[in-house]
Amino acid sequence: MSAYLSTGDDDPLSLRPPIFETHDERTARLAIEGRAKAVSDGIDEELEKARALERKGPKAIKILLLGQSESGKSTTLKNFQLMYDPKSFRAERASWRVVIQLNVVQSMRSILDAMTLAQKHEYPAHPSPQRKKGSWHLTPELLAIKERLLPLVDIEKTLIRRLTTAGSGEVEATHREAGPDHLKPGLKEIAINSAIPWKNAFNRLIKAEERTSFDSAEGIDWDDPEDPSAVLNSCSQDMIQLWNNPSIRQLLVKQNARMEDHSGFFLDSLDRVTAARYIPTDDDILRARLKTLGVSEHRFKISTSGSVRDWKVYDVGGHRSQVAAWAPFFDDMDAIIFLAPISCFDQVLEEDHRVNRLEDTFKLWTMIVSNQHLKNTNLILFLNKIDILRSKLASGIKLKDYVVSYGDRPNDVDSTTAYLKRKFGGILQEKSPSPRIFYCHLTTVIDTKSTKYILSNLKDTLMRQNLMKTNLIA
Ligand SMILES: Nc1nc2c(ncn2[C@@H]2O[C@H](COP(=O)(O)OP(=O)(O)OP(=O)(O)O)[C@@H](O)[C@H]2O)c(=O)[nH]1
Ligand SMILES: [Mg+2]
Repeated sequence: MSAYLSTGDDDPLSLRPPIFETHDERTARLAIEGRAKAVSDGIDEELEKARALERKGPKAIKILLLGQSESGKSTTLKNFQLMYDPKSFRAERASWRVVIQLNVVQSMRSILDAMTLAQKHEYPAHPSPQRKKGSWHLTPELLAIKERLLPLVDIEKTLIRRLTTAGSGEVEATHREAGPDHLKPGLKEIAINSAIPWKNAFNRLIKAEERTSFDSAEGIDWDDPEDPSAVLNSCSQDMIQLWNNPSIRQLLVKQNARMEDHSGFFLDSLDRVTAARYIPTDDDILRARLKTLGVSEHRFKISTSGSVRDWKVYDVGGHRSQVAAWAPFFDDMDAIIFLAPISCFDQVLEEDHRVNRLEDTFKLWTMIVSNQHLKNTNLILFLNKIDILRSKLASGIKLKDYVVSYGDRPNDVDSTTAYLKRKFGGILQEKSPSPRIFYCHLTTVIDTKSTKYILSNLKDTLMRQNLMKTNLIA
């Protein structure tokens, strides 16, 4: 910075000394200019010192979240936000309300599509004694409900439009299936570029004068004419009846559509989330599903034993098309949290139905642990979605049917997780360019309480390590 006005000829801003100037005037002018220059130089010096201090000072601790799509990266980030920036986490309720409404509508769409398939292919929706064994039909009552729920299709379009406008049109529509491949009814999954502050778009849902009370029910503009809550509310009883109908449940089982394992599952809370004045709870926000595109950086100020440090957490999109975008973020990370959603052992990738999701996770893990650029980075493995794993195993789905090497070991949570943990650990040991500690946790990241405990321990470990590193270097 230069506050001093130079008199050099080549400076277009230069001030020339007055032509007629007495000796005393000249002396006074030079004295003023001298003082101005001293002040200017002083400021320059201070700025340079501050810059140097910043360069030398403690660097932010950086965490990268990695894993395949739907592994729980963004949900882990939400836990960080809830712990270390709860105010802004809660300020986003109005935005998540829209996402949750879309999640509900899309789950219902899956059920309606399953019914359509049953109609087309005479899929079993209700055992009928009149028909030959194994042949079912949809009762007139169920068909009437289906008819009455047709407005949900329009609501879905409205919600998608609202979200895509908010995300500046950076939207990817992928297909999610509710049944077997050959009967696949396409469902659009919405992805928003996380670099775009899409949540701001929903601030118009919040009345300006109430911006300070984001956390209260009064924060949402209930009179918004575009808000689809009224339609959702009027469909509520039909949705509940459909979801709780035993024939429909059987139909979904028959079509291999375990709705409760789907991302953004709110069907067991329909009464609450379709209430006219519904406000998402913290848990709802953690359950809400919105696919990530791109990379976003989130900053936190985190303190441990009196000292405050800057943290940067990076959330990336895990869809296969996004994986190439991870590499530039490999340098300079203090830790990578790798999410392996092990409940997915019986599922295939949304983007490639020939690939088993657990196999894909092992491949990604191998790629990360063997990467030379990451050889000094702490790797923390989250074996995630343990709650879904538990209910799957309890329902009789067997790990050995998908992981042949599992053999005849017991099909319970303890044995399966111990086995998978050993497999991930073995890959680390074998493929890591240099020996390193295997940090591994069993997680259900929609459970804020247990996740908080794990993330606090992680914070302490990283702070301690970082301090030691800084002291060694100093
Ligand atoms: N039941 C259950 N659901 C989970 C768990 N972890 C994440 N989810 C849900 O799974 C869905 C996907 O999680 P995300 O955090 O969006 O996944 P992601 O890894 O960010 O996915 P991409 O953005 O596509 O890369 C969300 O609806 C979450 O609420 C878990 O441990 N248990
Ligand atoms: Mg995500």
